[in-house]
Amino acid sequence: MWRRVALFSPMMKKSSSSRSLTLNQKGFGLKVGESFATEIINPEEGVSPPKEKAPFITFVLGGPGSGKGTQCERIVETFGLTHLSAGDLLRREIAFNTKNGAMILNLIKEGKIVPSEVTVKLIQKELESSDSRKFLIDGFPRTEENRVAFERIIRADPDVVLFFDCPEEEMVKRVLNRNQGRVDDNITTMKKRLKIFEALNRPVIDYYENKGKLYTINAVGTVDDIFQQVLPIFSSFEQLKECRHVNPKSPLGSSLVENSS
Ligand SMILES: Nc1ncnc2c1ncn2[C@@H]1O[C@H](COP(=O)(O)OP(=O)(O)OP(=O)(O)O)[C@@H](O)[C@H]1O
Ligand SMILES: Nc1ccn([C@H]2C[C@H](O)[C@@H](COP(=O)(O)O)O2)c(=O)n1
Ligand SMILES: [Mg+2]
Repeated sequence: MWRRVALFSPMMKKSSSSRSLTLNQKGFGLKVGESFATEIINPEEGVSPPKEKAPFITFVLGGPGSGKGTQCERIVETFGLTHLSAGDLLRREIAFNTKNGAMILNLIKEGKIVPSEVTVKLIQKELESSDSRKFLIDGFPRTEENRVAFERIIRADPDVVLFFDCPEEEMVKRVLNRNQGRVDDNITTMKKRLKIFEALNRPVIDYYENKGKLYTINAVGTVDDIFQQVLPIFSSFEQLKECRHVNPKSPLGSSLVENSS
């Protein structure tokens, strides 16, 4: 685990990456001169500080009911990423009746997309208040506008983009059987959500495919079958091997190093 240490001097050379500056210092609530590092560093001794690592970010995409939330739970259990569901953050605004709550409710009932500024600010708050260094951002970006707003406000790019590819009739079946009391789990809203997914989310999927960041997963089958496709994607990233939440039942089991610090 990364330890927070105070640097001896705030004169320490800043990383040239705006991504790591934004997220490590402002984003993670660090004061000037504070950073993530593995040891105490005295720049006056001429030792160059270790390069700051930006947090590991995964975007989780897929149509309504494709199983994003379900697979995120499995990923969290196995790899210890912090799960941020854009839909859950928006529903929390409705539940707490915040100034945007009524507007969000109306859009969600219609299967429409909430203005990016609102959603990205909610995600930003979560990123900034978390001590985690690895995030699963579920149901985001839903549109090109979402994607561009994230880049502008958070100044970060995802390391991995998962796309759960599921046929429409399967998604409809799952949503209508979900039984969680969601206002958008009805056939009328579902039809609108599917149209919006095709029109607005596809371009985002294509964008990450062209960037070589997209991992497409066949989202038909049992939850376990689908997770078997997800496992090797995350297993290949060094940053995720230091896992704090090892699930003893996980297929990776003890091959993940439990973090004791
Ligand atoms: N592989 C699967 N087979 C059958 N049912 C599944 C599978 N994965 C998830 N489900 C069920 O389908 C429903 C939708 O799954 P989930 O909530 O994970 O989808 P989602 O992609 O997060 O949807 P949304 O975008 O609407 O939030 C849930 O009731 C879930 O239990
Ligand atoms: N980036 C996002 C994510 C979600 N919403 C709205 C519109 C969705 O239909 C609804 C539910 O999201 P889900 O739980 O299915 O991920 O929330 C949005 O406007 N922008
Ligand atoms: Mg979901």
